[in-house]
Amino acid sequence: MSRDNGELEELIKRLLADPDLREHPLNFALGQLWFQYRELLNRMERITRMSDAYQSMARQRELSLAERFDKQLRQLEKVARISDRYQHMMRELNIALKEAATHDPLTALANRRPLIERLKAEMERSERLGHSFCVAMLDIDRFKRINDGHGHDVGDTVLIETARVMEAEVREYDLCGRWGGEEFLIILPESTLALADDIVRRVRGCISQLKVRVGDEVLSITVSAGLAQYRGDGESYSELLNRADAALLQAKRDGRDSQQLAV
Ligand SMILES: Nc1nc2c(ncn2[C@@H]2O[C@H](COP(=O)(O)OP(=O)(O)OP(=O)(O)O)[C@@H](O)[C@H]2O)c(=O)[nH]1
Repeated sequence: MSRDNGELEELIKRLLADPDLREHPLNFALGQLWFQYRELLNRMERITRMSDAYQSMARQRELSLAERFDKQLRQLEKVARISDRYQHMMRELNIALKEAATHDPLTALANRRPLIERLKAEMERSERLGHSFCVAMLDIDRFKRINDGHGHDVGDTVLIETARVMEAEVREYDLCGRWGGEEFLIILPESTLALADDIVRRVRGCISQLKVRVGDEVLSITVSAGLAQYRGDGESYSELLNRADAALLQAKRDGRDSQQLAV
């Protein structure tokens, strides 16, 4: 309300309250006008209050919408983070499972499964392309003595070291794995028996150079090996391995630290 309005209102109130002017012909009209003016003023105040309340409600609603949106966004981000972590874990788990299914946990060499798969693939390739391939079965000599004399942990170290040398010495496309116990298998693709014989001799030579220290003692390791070339003509992989095994047995009988070719 402005200052002028305030003064005018005071004047009107005074005029309407003046007993001398009660009978004045304009008094009734002024009274009516004053009444309507007050009504209008009240209505405008109500409308202003409603408008203020509405605006405040709208502001409140906007705020709570923004808050809800923010909250949902934060939840979504959390879910996305959990899902990322979960996927990462699943990937790691998959790799670990695959590794466990295909590798020997002690030496980290291939286990029987990939060895057999590779054998079958090489047999199929050999039948198709006429390329020859060989297998070599290698066995650590007198390994039981190492275990019995120095303990299982030393035996494990010998297995690990032997595997490391073996893998380092074969060609890139050869596959070397742990067949079981102290027995290893090397698959030598694209190899005649004579070439495989040379490679295995070199591998055995390197293993015999290995020095495994146990306290003050240094252990020397030797291995015996039996080699067989794939015959084709429907020979199965187990027949091929049996021939290599028989040759290995012969090498052991011959005094160990040697290798024999299967017939
Ligand atoms: N430390 C250790 N020993 C193993 C493992 N697997 C098998 N062996 C042991 O390897 C030894 C194999 O002994 P044998 O089959 O008698 O052969 P060997 O003493 O090497 O004799 P030859 O093969 O005839 O020279 C056994 O004592 C098994 O317990 C292994 O993962 N770790």
